[in-house]
Amino acid sequence: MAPQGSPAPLEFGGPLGAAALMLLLPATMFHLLLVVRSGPARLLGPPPHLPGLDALWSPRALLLWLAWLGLQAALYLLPARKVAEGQELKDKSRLQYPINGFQALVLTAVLVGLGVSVGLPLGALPDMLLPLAFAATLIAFIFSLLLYLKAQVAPASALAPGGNSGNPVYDFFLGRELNPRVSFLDFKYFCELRPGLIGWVLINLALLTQEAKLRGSPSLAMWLVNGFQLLYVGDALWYEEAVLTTMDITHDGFGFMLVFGDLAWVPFTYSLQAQFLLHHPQVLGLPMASTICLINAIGYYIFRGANSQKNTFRKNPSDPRVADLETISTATGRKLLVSGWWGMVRHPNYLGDLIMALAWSLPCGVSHLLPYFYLLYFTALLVHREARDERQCLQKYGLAWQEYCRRVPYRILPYVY
Ligand SMILES: NC(=O)C1=CN([C@@H]2O[C@H](COP(=O)(O)OP(=O)(O)OC[C@H]3O[C@@H](n4cnc5c(N)ncnc54)[C@H](OP(=O)(O)O)[C@@H]3O)[C@@H](O)[C@H]2O)C=CC1
Ligand SMILES: CC(C)=CCC[C@@H](C)[C@H]1CC=C2C3=C(CC[C@@]21C)[C@@]1(C)CC[C@H](O)C(C)(C)[C@@H]1CC3
Repeated sequence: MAPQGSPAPLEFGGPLGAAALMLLLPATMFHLLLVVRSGPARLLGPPPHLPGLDALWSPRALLLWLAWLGLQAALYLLPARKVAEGQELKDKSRLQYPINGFQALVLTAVLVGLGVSVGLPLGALPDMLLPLAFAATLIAFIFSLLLYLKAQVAPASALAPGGNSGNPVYDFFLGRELNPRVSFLDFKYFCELRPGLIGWVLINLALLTQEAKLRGSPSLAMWLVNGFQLLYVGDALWYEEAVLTTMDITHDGFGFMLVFGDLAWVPFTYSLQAQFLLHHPQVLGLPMASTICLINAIGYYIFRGANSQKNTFRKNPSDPRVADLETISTATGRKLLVSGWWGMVRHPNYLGDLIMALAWSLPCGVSHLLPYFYLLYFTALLVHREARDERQCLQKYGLAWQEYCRRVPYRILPYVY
């Protein structure tokens, strides 16, 4: 069943673009995993060798990944400190979501700590990254197919605005159903924040442990990368409720793009800097380390300040922390902020996120482009995401959005873009 009304415009280059991305994204991830451990570690060079199926396929890795998903699902289903309501849906209902992501992170840390104390070989994880990534990719394809089939029997009101073009390749990629769930387990919300994000910091920790084993102690660069990215993941889980207003949850269906992104791309490519440091140790002096910490702190300050300001305003515009900010009224009854962070550029949170991305790469030195892959990819992702969001806001707010763009002309970087 397709949603009623005019069909949504095709994104990501339509069915051809979707098919290309479905091949390109896993290929890029495996390329990165292979080159990062090679001597030259060239981002644009060929991988040292093409792995055979025996290097990729491992039943142990598949079982490990399924056990990880099972553990995170069990932690998700534990009693939560709060149950939050999502945005209003087409049928005027609101879904409920447990707020216990930070609790899941802490419990995972306790379980991993206990495991290590009884001999769990955490340092073996770096050698298993290739088969683990292969297992995650396989799971992503199968899971996306099940979600696609599930959407065939979903009511029209449960379908996403995009992802229902009638072209199976495009719809499989974008995702047909907006909030697929079984009982209280909301698959998209669960995958966006739990197995991939927590898996990312666990992989980082394993790389740090392995570096300590190889070289006597972890390097300062490895500590910085681990610390910065743990802060980022801890922040995402601490402010978990805020994800309910992102376009991934409110607009995009749950298809291969997000399933693969959440379960494979995030843990295996976002940990690239720590992987690089294990294979290519870097010496980092204290003055440089302090400068990098300052850059990360500035990025985090902007990212958190902008996100919290918007979330506070959306929850309660008369909250004293935002009540004095200047706003524009829109025909929908909602207002837009035109002062504070959101009066500087139209996406101050992206700016903060990009500054942090730079700080995560700098500990890896400047001899290689590879550790800057995240910064390059993330810039492209956010520029594209910003354009998608602008389109949606223009549709939602019309003239008021045009007025906002006139008053706040720059998108991400003041006076540049
Ligand atoms: N690490 C990663 O891989 C990724 C990180 N991110 C991060 O996720 C976070 C969320 O990003 P994202 O969901 O893209 O978008 P935003 O959090 O920027 O949300 C955009 C929405 O905010 C509202 N809005 C826009 N301008 C204003 C304004 N002036 N006043 C009030 N409300 C406004 C609009 O929704 P409405 O009016 O309906 O409320 C708009 O659709 C960001 O910090 C981003 O950096 C995102 C993608 C990937
Ligand atoms: C290239 C590719 C595979 C595309 C899929 C994109 C996804 C990897 C990202 C889309 C939006 C994301 C968000 C986060 C992680 C990456 C994905 C899933 C996020 C959970 C990271 C932590 C942040 O604090 C956040 C919660 C704001 C953020 C939400 C969006």
